[in-house]
Amino acid sequence: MTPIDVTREKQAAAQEAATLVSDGMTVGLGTGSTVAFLLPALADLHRNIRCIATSPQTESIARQVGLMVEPFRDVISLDIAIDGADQIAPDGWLIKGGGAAHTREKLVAISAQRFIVIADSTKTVNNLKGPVPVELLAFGLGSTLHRLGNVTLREGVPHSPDGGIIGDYHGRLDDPQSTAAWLSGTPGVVEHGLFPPEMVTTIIVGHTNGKVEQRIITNNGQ
Ligand SMILES: O=C[C@H](O)[C@H](O)[C@H](O)COP(=O)(O)O
Repeated sequence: MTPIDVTREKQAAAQEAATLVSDGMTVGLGTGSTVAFLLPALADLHRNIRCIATSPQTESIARQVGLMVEPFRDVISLDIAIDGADQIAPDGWLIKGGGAAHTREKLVAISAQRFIVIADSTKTVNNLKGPVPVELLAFGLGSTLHRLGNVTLREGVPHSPDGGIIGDYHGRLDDPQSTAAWLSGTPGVVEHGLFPPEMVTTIIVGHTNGKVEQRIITNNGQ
């Protein structure tokens, strides 16, 4: 069996996603190693797009390759957002936030007409497995951690660019909907890394032979 070439798979998915963008669009840029392949592909294909970046890392690379990045402040709606994922379940639930960017990523995804997920084949799983990344408010941190129970704080990337404390929730995940609702309803949780299928338009998975597999998850009301 051919060994998996994760780099080639990421590249293939990113390249395909870049072709879904048209000149004139406002494009949300996710974060991570898969998105790192998307940025030059977008810059090669499109001269006239406006971009919103979900992290300082993405913003810096995007500018280096010549993309026009603007702040996400007065923009109300994006035409498309493209981002990676840590795990992709068969029903379209995602875990994101391995790189601590999930709060901004979720805001960008929910604001986009179409949210495209790009990934290598190792990201597809039969069942989501924890932990779920969480961003927590520093104020009251001890109390929030006590109520959540099973959270470890990150050492590598302890803060989001917005000052939130990054951790990982190790609790139950057999019903992502109820875990997501519980985390969202817990005061002190700024955002968690569970993304529901309703948020996802299309998943593009790259394969080692350079081909991609596209799965439509929802038409986002279009
Ligand atoms: O916080 C990071 C993001 O959610 C990434 O999109 C996710 O971790 C996937 O990253 P990568 O493309 O590097 O696997």
